[in-house]
Amino acid sequence: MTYAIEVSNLRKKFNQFQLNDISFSLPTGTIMGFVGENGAGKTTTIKCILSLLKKDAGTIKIFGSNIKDDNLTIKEQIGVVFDDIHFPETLTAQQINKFLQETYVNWDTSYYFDLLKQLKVTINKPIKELSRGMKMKLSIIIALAHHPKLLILDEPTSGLDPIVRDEILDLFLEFMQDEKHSILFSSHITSDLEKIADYITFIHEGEILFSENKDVLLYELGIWKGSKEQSLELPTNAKIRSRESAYGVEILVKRNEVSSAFQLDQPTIEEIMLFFVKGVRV
Ligand SMILES: Nc1ncnc2c1ncn2[C@@H]1O[C@H](COP(=O)(O)OP(=O)(O)OP(=O)(O)O)[C@@H](O)[C@H]1O
Repeated sequence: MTYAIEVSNLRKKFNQFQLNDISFSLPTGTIMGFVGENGAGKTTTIKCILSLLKKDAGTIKIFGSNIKDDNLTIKEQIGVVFDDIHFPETLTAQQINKFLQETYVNWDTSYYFDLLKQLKVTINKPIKELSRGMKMKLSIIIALAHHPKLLILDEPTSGLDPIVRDEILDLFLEFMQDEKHSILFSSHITSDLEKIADYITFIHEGEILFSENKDVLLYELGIWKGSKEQSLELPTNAKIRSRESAYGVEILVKRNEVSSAFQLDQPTIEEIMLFFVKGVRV
């Protein structure tokens, strides 16, 4: 298997916060959802991956090579989207084209204008007059128009309505038609990740709690609900995390360790996250 991104034992310390030995890998040809609460360390990790922040320790490889500030060949192959557009607000989409033509070797003007048309983004209004949805669409189109192999997206769908989010997710799926393409996608909107992600990496207080294939997570885990007394009948090695509920307890379990006599519900990514953050180890 080849990897678009390999992060090993990454550390970055601020006064009040640190990334603590972060490790995960994004296989080529897949989409990874990077989830965690506000302040968990998603943006800091992404900035370290992109060398926008200097790491304290660890290694980061992109397409198998260490990325350095001057490594333009690698940077040309990455499309980046942060949750806000980083262009002067007085520019129009049309003017941005002129500027980016000069910046990227592979900039594709006709693809850029095709995408703007496809997503109905106004080309002759200054950015400051565009809605949040339009600005995000423009950011994503800019990231795509130089034909990157890897997209790194920090909250690309936050604050957008379901229709715009759906259009954007479709665009990502279109990008993934090429099997050499990969996406790292940070989001709070776990339903978006459930739709498109192949892997889920969950960061909590600067530590990775799990980085796992989404189907393995969703189909190999189950939620058991019942009273505390009944829960004692569950095999100990099946139990992962437990939470008290209005009706007794809810326990996140490994399905293959539990007999079919126990009724289990299918968890969502959000429920799994809540078990890890709010639940206790059992
Ligand atoms: N330059 C900085 N100096 C000091 N602390 C910082 C700096 N950048 C981020 N932090 C702190 O690091 C922690 C993690 O922030 P980060 O932006 O990585 O989280 P996040 O998971 O992306 O959160 P959100 O979902 O809210 O965007 C926060 O407590 C933040 O205040």
